[in-house]
Amino acid sequence: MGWDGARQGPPVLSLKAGEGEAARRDEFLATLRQAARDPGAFYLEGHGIDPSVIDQVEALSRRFFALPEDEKRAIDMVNSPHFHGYTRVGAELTRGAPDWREQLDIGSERPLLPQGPDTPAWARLQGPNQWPAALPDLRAAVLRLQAELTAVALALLERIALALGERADFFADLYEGGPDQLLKIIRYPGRAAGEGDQGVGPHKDSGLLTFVLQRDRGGLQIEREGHWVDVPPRPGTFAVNIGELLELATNGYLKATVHRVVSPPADSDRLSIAFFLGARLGSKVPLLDLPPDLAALATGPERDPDNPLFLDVGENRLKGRLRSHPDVARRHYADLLGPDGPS
Ligand SMILES: O=C(O)CCC(=O)C(=O)O
Ligand SMILES: [Fe+2]
Repeated sequence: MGWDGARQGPPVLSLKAGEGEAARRDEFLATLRQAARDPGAFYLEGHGIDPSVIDQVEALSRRFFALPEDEKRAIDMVNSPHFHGYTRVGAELTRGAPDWREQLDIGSERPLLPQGPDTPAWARLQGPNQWPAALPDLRAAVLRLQAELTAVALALLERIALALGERADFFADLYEGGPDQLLKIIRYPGRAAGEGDQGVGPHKDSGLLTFVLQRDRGGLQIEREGHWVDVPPRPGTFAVNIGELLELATNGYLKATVHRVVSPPADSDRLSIAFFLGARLGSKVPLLDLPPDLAALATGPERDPDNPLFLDVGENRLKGRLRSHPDVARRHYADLLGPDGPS
């Protein structure tokens, strides 16, 4: 049976329900499998992250976006071959069209990887973050939230493996030694009617799982059967969606969720925190051996000539970043670009 919730929004799952006695756990796994396949998005509660950890990052995010433009531009993403740092409104593209949001991308805080003539280009993605000098508290607060979200997302990934008939540690090679992850704090400025409404255009996320923390203002929508379904804020939960690496690993049994954000009205804005669980750069996406009833529904990942998918995690990640941030691509990856920019 498919999902029939277009009116009330995506289902709500509690991570705690996956822990209890066997019958309850099996029921949770069945619900999780269903929600992850259709609609490919759900609210997650019972995750155990203290609201004060999120509140603190939210308050600091507000202060970050209120800084003078030159302080934000001092840590512009264009400085960073790792695609870490600040993106001003309109500088990011989704399917070639500018997104109306400003954001700070904070990746895994790791040292540079050694570079040599045979080093793959994706190795340049790893490296330190850029932090705003005027807000020294941001670093510890964000890194704490990032670490807690990583733990929750990995716990959920283990449940997804179980729900698909594999061992809980099926994906371990993708995260042992530290998965690749990214936390973005984002502000969507309001826009008047007629000004356009692309907060962020329709897209799939390139990783395994995405968690979106929304507060009071909605705007996030998922696509289902050609219609946009609202995913309004729901206190105490994250909105979870499925990324392209899970579409690949399940041979399309799960589909990466197409989603977008509609700009808020003029004289308002919307703040969100998005967390992307990716896989370790240098790993390869493993293919699940699905039980026959599920395998019959796995019709292959979607083939999109504008968005080819690669089993090689680093290559997949770099492709997405180059397309979204052409200014960073030109500055730091000119050696990879054809005459028309990233392909
Ligand atoms: O801000 C949101 O609600 C979602 C953001 C998003 O989809 C993204 O950054 O990939
Ligand atoms: Fe997204």
